[in-house]
Amino acid sequence: MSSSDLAAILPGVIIVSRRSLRKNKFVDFVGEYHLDLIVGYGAVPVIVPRVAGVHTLLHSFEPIHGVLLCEGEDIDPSLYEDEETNLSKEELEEIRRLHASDTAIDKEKDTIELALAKHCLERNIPYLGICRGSQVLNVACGGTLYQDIGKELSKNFPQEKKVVHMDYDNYDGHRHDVKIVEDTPLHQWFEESLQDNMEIRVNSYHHQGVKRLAQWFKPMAYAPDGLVEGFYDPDAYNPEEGKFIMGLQFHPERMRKANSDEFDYPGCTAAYKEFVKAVVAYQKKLNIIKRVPTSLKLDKELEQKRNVIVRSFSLARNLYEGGDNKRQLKESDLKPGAEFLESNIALSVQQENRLKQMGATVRNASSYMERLKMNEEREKLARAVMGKMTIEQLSDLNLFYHMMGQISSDMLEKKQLQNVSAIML
Ligand SMILES: N[C@@H](CCC(=O)NCCCC(=O)O)C(=O)O
Repeated sequence: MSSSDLAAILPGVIIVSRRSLRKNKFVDFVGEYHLDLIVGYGAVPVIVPRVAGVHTLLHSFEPIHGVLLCEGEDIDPSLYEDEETNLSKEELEEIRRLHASDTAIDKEKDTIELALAKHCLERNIPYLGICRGSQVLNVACGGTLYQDIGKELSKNFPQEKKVVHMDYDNYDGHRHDVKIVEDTPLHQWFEESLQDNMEIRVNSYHHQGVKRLAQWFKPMAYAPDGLVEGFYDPDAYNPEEGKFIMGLQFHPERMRKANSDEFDYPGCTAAYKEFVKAVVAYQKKLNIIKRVPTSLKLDKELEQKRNVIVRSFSLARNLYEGGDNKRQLKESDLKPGAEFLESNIALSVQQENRLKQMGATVRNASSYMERLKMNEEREKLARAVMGKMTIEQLSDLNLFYHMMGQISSDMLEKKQLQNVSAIML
């Protein structure tokens, strides 16, 4: 097999770059350890540059088989805080002085990464968030962050109880304890290194962290000050089946012995290994689903029907765009398209708008417009009601729909796979 064949079959993992200043100009970068591990376990890292406007082009990176988000600046607090911060002006200034490179917010990166995280959650695409990537995941699901751990979480702790989460004087050498939660993937990965106290020592390069963990996540590890150091979605965890949604506040890819590439623990690479396993399985599922239409053989009668509907849509689109005016159109030419539309109920507002743009509503426009209006009114009503709900109520609702989305996409997948098996038999 040639290397170009291999490239065509390997799954793609999206990673967003970070902007940095080098010799008076901006450059984009991604830490090499992440890239090495992704390639090493059998996927291809696809770097999305954080240049202005890229968030509008994310569909061009499809098919996306996995998303790995890693380090970066602080997330814009307006994306998770709906109240004014309790921090004083002086405290905020001190935070900016202490953590200058983190506090320079990058709104473009925020937009790109939140869009990618939500995309993964909606489509069950494997997601691994390291450090900032875990913070992005929590915010995407309605969780919140400490704007500064030192000023908010550990402010009132006695000195000996404070955990150092950022040590600029011993940047890569610094470690602190974390307690691993039983029966979680982290427990499984680090099992052979764990003593009775269930602790390992992890690195730490952050001054923010999870404040309120989004409801559908389960914590996997805690620092001694109570900070959540790892979490995952237990309903979306099964690497063999392409399911993996996880955030780690520490950097297992970087936990290596001084001046060596040797990892601190054998479990350090497991997050990447299992993530890529899920990515590979996800790609397989996607390919099976994509193959269904091509393996479906339409009989002659169905094929004729399909052609009539396609022609009807094409005539309607032409009419709408003002082209092909010379020809006299008959209503019967447009009827099959309109009937097809009517029989396909429950279109979303966006889908309906799109079809409207295509001129597919030429016939029976009034009933169609009524439906469109009703959907718009429903959306308006839902927005008004939800606007009055508390954060907790919205989180509950979000959790409920996430669960329903998960169940329906599992069922859909099962049925599609059953269809494939039926066709192949
Ligand atoms: N700004 C956030 C996230 C910090 C982060 O991603 N750190 C990773 C390592 C950065 C590096 O070594 O360059 C926070 O401070 O919490």
